[in-house]
Amino acid sequence: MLSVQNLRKSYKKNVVIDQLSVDINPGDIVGLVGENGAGKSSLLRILSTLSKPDKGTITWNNISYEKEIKKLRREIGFVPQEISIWEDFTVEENMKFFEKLSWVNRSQSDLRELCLDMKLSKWKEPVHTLSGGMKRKLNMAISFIHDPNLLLLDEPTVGIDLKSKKEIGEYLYKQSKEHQKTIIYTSHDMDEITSLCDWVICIGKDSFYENLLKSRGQAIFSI
Ligand SMILES: Nc1ncnc2c1ncn2[C@@H]1O[C@H](COP(=O)(O)OP(=O)(O)OP(=O)(O)O)[C@@H](O)[C@H]1O
Repeated sequence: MLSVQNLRKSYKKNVVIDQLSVDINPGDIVGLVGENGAGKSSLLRILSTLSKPDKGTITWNNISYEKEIKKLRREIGFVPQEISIWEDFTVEENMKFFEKLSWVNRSQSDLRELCLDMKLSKWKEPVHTLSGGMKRKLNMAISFIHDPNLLLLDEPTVGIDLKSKKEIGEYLYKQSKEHQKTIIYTSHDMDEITSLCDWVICIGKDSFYENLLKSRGQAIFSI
């Protein structure tokens, strides 16, 4: 379980997250929504250990964020908004390159299978020839090479076509329901959020998303 207690994050006088306490169970897919600048990426960066809160405590299966960062990082797969892959390498070369940088040894067939699970079949193609959706899938596959249990994704489906969105959604659903992975992801696409998420954290002062999701019968938690 991911347990967050009394979390606060500010940038100088700009308090972005205040007194956030929430528990997230294994196997849950949780949406994180709010207007631009509400604090979604700030929260994901804290949960991925890339940034520190001003105060509050976080534990993942009783592993402390304060004391056991190395252990935690083996558990976490963070997919940033920006795509960071080698454009001139093939999909295979990218996967092998990032496998070498990871803590785990994965065989070529394991790496290929991970891509195929996401319906990314273009193994030998240079990345610069791939569609935006394929690049997003590769960006995700690279973040999941070490088979993390807590998957954090910052707008993984932004700017891609409906088919790729659906395939990414199906992959995430399978990870949560068949493998009990805990997934938190941000999106501005409320159709995607309502169809995929078990429940949604609405962040920020603006209640637009909160009202919209309530009207669709979505379980929400507002902060
Ligand atoms: N490193 C930083 N230094 C100062 N202010 C920051 C920093 N990072 C974020 N902020 C500010 O914190 C607030 C929340 O930003 P954040 O990126 O977390 O929001 P967001 O909900 O992810 O927005 P978006 O939907 O546009 O991605 C914004 O006002 C932003 O300007």
